[in-house]
Amino acid sequence: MLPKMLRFHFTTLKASPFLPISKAIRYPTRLRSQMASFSSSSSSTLLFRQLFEKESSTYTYLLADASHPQKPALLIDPVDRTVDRDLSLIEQLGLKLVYAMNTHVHADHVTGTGLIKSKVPDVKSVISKASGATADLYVEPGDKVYFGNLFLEIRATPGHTKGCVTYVTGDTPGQPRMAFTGDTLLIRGCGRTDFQGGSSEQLYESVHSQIFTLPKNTLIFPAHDYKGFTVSTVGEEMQYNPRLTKDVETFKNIMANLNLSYPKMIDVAVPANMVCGIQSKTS
Ligand SMILES: N[C@@H](CCC(=O)N[C@@H](CSS)C(=O)NCC(=O)O)C(=O)O
Ligand SMILES: [Fe+2]
Repeated sequence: MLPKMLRFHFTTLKASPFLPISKAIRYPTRLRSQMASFSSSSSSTLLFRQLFEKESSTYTYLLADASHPQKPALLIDPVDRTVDRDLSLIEQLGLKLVYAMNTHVHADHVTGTGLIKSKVPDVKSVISKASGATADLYVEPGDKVYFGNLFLEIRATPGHTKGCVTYVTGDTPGQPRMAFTGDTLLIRGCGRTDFQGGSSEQLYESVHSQIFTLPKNTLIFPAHDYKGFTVSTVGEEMQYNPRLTKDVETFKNIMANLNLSYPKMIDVAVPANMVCGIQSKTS
């Protein structure tokens, strides 16, 4: 039997009907009308899955509004090698994939967004404007990406790369929020800052101002885990993260002495991910 918290994540979450809109994602006109057809209802049910790609230790997240008639869904940080697995799960669950999103331009694997678009042409790729990468839609801090009646709020969390963002679920009474932190905040760690416009000072500021200010029960879902963890919370990382609990100068010193080797795929992955993955048609 899984612990209560994990059982909870792999079932469904009830969401609030109230969806405050400050600044919606910048949809082209055609997309805006498509989104409008996702009618609002009195409550929404979030379907959530955490998927794993073992060669790069990457987590891909599937989220959908399961109570919406069209069951609109999105993927965060899909990997090219596991696109077929993810698309077949989406089909089995009867979901309509709307967005394939990245938290940043990955250096260790090729994103699945290009392949997904080849296989499901209606899907729109999403990345931050600050990343400088090409995608169908660009997000900026404060934007909200809607899928059905649910949404993800965009927080800018540069430092691992200059365009890193964290996607945060809406505030639902009685439910913890979920933060998809990419490589900015890993469980008991954080992303390296030695390439792609990285800055340890900026990463420290991003985590402290944009993630550690979320409620302490906010669930942390990173893009990678190398130690066998699956989920953490803001409160847990504020207490036990061995890097980010330190003062900024100590943190910068830790980051300057990680001595990690460059990701094996960096020379292939970064150019491919700057155009949101391999765009060629496949069967
Ligand atoms: N060995 C792997 C790359 C491992 C690595 O550098 N991971 C990155 C995230 S992917 S850009 C990282 O930030 N790690 C931080 C850490 O403390 O491990 C490979 O060759 O692909
Ligand atoms: Fe990364």
